[in-house]
Amino acid sequence: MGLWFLFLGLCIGVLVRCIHTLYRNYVSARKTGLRFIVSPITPYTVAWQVATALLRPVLVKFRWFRAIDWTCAWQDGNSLHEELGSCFIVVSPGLNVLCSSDSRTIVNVLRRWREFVKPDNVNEIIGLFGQNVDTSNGDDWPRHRKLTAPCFSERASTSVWNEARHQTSALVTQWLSAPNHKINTLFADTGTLALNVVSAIAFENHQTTQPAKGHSLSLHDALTTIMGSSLAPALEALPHWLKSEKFLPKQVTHVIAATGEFSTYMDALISRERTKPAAASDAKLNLIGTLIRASGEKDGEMNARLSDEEVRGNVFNFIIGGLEPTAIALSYALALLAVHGDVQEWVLEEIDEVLGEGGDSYKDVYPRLKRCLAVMYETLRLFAPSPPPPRSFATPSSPHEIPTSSPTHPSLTLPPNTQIMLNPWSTHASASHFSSPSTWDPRRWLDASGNLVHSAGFFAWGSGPRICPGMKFSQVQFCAVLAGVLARVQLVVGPQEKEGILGVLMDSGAEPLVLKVRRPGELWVGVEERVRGA
Ligand code: HEM
Repeated sequence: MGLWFLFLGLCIGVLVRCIHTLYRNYVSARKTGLRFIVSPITPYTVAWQVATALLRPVLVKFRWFRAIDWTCAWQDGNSLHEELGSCFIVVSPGLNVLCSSDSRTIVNVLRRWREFVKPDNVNEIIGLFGQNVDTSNGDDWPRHRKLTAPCFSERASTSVWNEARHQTSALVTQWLSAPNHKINTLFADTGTLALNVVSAIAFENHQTTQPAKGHSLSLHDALTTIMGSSLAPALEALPHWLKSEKFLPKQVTHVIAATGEFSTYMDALISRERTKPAAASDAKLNLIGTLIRASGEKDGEMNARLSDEEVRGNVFNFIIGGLEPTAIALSYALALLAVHGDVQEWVLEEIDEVLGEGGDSYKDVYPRLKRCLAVMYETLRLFAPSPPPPRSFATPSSPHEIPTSSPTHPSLTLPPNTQIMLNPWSTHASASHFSSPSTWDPRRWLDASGNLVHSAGFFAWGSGPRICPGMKFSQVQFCAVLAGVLARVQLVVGPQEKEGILGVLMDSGAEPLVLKVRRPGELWVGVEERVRGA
């Protein structure tokens, strides 16, 4: 009986505390003058994750959930912001979240990287193998950014181009031998292609689909298992003895095994690179070698070394950063081109002209593939794979002032302990930045002279000092693959199948991290060999 009273007392205590902090957060949200909605659960906590896993079908009916949940935020486009304003607040017991689709606010917050930092309660998977450029903040961030910069040189872009062209040629040959010339493996195939490209660059290892000696999983399987599970960071924190327990469910032990396998692959590669002669020329260095070489250099002003763990963390980040978004963007683009035959012809005109002149080098061909790049921009506008960049205050206890584009609220004072969710999915779907925003039309990205136009409302690669360092990488890879595919095959879907394909594309979700279609196997596309000169 006594224990029950104690338990009841505890529950009442927690409830009273929750109501008190909720009220306090509500009062501070009201003072901003912004519209707000109230969430009974604190976002980005374990309670939020558990509730999402168990009660998703019920929770999606509530606006407070839809505002924070990435899948809902993508599905809603600009509609919630149209209703509540380009900035609004989700009030919860643990913290307030400012949701913003305001381009001025987004640019300003992303520029002030010392004040608005990446919170460690979101995207935990990115730091799974060690601190890296994406997860670091404060003085650590410039060190990581500087030491990883040589990985994104023009030499690296040339390697990406060559490897992507090579891999695409093999992929198209495989597609052309598919029964009835129809494939439903777009997402899987572009994923494997991107992994092969990134492994060739990162590890000089073209064979990623077979387990290496002493491994039970291939690098490909280890990575895709880790990337497909939101549990990986929590499982990594388990004590060692528990990880090997037989009673754990099979899916759990598989994720634990994949994490261990990936670490072992990385450690072997790092020690191989560390023992390579220092005289190895820069041209021969792979990504790990480049990182090790850069981090070994002396720097007068700051400690410029990356530890082995940080090298591992950065390599993992480059792989998931490099692999998934680029592959996903390609799959969406190829499916959309199959549906929009007229756009495919428009892009092909360019490819025929550029490749028809005989060259195939990065330097000669890539800069001229403007229409291919326009396809990438337009696909990322509507299907940007990266989730909304989150930010929190470096000094949580003080208020912060930020500008907005609203004539009635040109500047906002955010109360202490506010987290920020910048929502480019909403900006990308806003009629104030893009005419007919729901129409997929790559032509909008080129001006009359065929040059790429820039939009103040486009943030697929982020913005400011922490803008994606792999942007050029992904553009080069995207254009190399697109040109390689369309030069050899025509992507076709019958008139009756178009709605079905668009339905599959619109049934996408960002769980656990990046946006992708939920039913990739239903994406059937015809691949017909092009007859040259036809
Ligand atoms: C279509 C492809 C890609 C998209 C849409 C994309 C998107 C993004 C976005 C939106 C950010 C900013 C996140 C934030 O500010 O919180 C980012 C950062 C980052 N991306 Fe990418 N990315 C792509 C490709 C790549 C590639 C190919 C690599 C590496 C090989 C890469 C590595 C990184 C890294 C290291 C960061 C963190 C930068 C920092 O915090 O300083 N990304 N990316």
